[in-house]
Amino acid sequence: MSAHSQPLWQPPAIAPVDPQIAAGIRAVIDGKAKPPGSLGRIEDLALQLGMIRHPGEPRGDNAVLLVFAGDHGLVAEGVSQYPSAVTVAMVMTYLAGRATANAFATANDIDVRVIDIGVAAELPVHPKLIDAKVRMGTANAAREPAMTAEQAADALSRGYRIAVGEIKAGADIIALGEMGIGNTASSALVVHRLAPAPLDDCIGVGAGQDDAGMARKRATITKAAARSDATAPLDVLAEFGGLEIAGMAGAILGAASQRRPVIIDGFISSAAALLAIRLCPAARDYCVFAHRSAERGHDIVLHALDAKPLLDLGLRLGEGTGALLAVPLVRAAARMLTDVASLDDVLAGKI
Ligand SMILES: Cc1cc2ncn([C@H]3O[C@H](COP(=O)(O)O)[C@@H](O)[C@H]3O)c2cc1C
Ligand SMILES: O=C(O)c1cccnc1
Repeated sequence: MSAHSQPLWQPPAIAPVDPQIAAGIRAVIDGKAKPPGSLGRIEDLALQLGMIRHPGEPRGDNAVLLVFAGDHGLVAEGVSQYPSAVTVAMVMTYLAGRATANAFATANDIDVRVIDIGVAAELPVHPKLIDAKVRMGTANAAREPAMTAEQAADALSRGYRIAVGEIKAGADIIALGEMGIGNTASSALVVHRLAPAPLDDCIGVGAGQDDAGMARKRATITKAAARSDATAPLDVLAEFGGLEIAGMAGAILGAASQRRPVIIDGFISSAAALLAIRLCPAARDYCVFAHRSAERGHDIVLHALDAKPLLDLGLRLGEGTGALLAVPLVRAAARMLTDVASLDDVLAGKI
């Protein structure tokens, strides 16, 4: 970079939560009309939400799922059991309201937005589709960088702006999801470099790979890793992708910048959280980890981020399905903090 050029991407100003307020909020939770500690991890969640919104109060009525969709050039090497055409087919299914993400969102009264950040096909104009396309899928990262540094910065900024826009329009909770055939391969590379962790430990079956497919996936990912020794977060993103991982990372930073909780889904969303937190460590305070995915490698990310997920249901779908299932817990924790009487008031007959 020359002395006069601007960096491609400036980390946004994100304030960590104030550790000084923790004891006060914990005392409020302990003083509620219940034995201290009797709500277990919901109390920890309420503390996190209270700290995020301080000096305001946590709210959970308006939750929005952002599903970032993008394609992966690595799919040409056979890393997935499925072709890239499934990405666009699933995007159309979200728009029709017929995917699992829609069912879980409807069951829990959560809005869904679908974002084309890099699907390798032209998509029709649709009222529920946000067009944020950076490029038509990534390049094949086994042979060349998945995207340019400018495109990586652009995808991050787009995700950031979308989350900020949703919060300015009234969202209290951002939940994250993704659709992108091949994205467990990119996520494995991102986690390998940013956790960091041995490459092989980060590779799992994704949407379902047989033994031959796993051998292909491992060989391809190993070839991609050998092509670049990048370890800086933005370089890792540009080298290995993907666009939806960048969009989710940007959205995490957007939610954190507005002091709103952001619910992280499974392996791929967690790879995005790892990226966001390596870019802006204070973003960690705003992340709620929804569930422990069955995908190999997820535990590595959770451990690297010192995260204890709320649920452990053996899910390995993505789309934000685990994040959607965690929204009622986040809402309940917020309500507990704002609505439950103190034991003192109960015993004094004030209720
Ligand atoms: C029909 C279908 C729906 C999905 N919804 C999410 N994924 C999940 O699988 C993909 C990642 O797995 P891999 O890296 O092995 O391709 C992502 O799109 C993820 O969201 C799906 C996968 C399929 C096949
Ligand atoms: O944990 C996930 O998000 C996941 C795992 C496998 C396939 N798709 C998504």
